[in-house]
Amino acid sequence: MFAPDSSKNNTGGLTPVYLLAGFLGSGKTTLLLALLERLKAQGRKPAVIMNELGDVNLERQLFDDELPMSELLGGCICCSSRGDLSLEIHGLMEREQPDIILIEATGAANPLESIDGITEASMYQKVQLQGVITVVDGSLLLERGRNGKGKTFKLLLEGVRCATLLVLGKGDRLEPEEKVEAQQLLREWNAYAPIVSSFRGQLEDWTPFEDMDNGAAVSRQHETQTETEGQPRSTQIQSAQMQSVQSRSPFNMISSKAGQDHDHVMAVTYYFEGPVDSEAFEELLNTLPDNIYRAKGIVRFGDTSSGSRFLFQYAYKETDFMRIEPQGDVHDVAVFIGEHFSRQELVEKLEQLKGIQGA
Ligand SMILES: Nc1nc2c(ncn2[C@@H]2O[C@H](COP(=O)(O)OP(=O)(O)OP(=O)(O)O)[C@@H](O)[C@H]2O)c(=O)[nH]1
Repeated sequence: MFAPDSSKNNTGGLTPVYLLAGFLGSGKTTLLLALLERLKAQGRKPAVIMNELGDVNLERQLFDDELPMSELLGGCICCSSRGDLSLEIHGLMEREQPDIILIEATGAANPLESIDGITEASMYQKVQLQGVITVVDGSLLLERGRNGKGKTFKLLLEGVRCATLLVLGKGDRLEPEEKVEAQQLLREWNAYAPIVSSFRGQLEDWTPFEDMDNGAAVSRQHETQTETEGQPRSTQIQSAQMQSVQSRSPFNMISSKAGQDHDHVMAVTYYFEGPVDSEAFEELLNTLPDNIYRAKGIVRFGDTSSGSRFLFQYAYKETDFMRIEPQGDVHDVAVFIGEHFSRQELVEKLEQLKGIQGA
């Protein structure tokens, strides 16, 4: 998938672009970091575009300072910043001349619309959409997949349908039989894309990435579906993706309603005025309502050694804290993402942290 020299792969000297899709908190950034390590070891020059629903890219801290990165904040590629994606690609190509571009969409993005943005860029830059890697949280897939309805289900389904490679993440949270069930469901939804399991970004099998060194997955998936001669290849990919969604999907309206499927998802960004008490903060996370399924941010704890700051992650009731030393001027801030939750109630709870001992 990631050929050491793009001039030698079948992109014909065009810079390959990969879209990382997958529902909120599924493990896209974790995989992206692992992919970047791999590319670094191969001596490649990647650039990254990150799209976040919140107003800040909290995960910038996790990436190498030297990595060329551009950020689309405060909305989805597929709606509010839709037109911006192709501009960002254009800008990165002009400034950095990367030999590969990885785009992480927000977990609430419609992949078809992101694909649209990439193909638009390929009209005026030498870039080519080379793959859509969809990361799936196994537990969420089973929970929502069995249920078979709802907007989250539709977003999940759409992400899976568009994929040229499916990464079944968080395998550690699945029983062996559940893993088989999840793989079967993925296969039902997408008959073509290779499926690999991952644990915290480490793939059980990296072969699909090697197999795809020459763009094989994309061509393999599409050569049977599109015979459109004389069109830019990226346009073929896009139309094939659309066709594949429409022809295999019992939910044809998904593609026609592109951009509307995640209107229910909302994000609240909160800036802390000072340190908070670690236990009270953990308690707040542990008691978040079910409809807030994702949160992340940078906090400072008043009851731990002075000046310690933590990047916290919360996804579907699991919480992680990582001690960090932010570079530059970074606020203490948290972003909460979910569906139809009360902004006011959440902010009130956060405000209450101010008065708690230890903070
Ligand atoms: N148990 C478990 N947790 C994981 C795994 N991979 C990632 N996580 C955790 O899941 C949370 C979300 O991971 P991210 O990589 O930030 O997910 P994301 O898809 O980029 O999230 P958004 O950008 O908010 O959509 C973090 O706390 C990760 O540490 C895994 O294989 N197993």
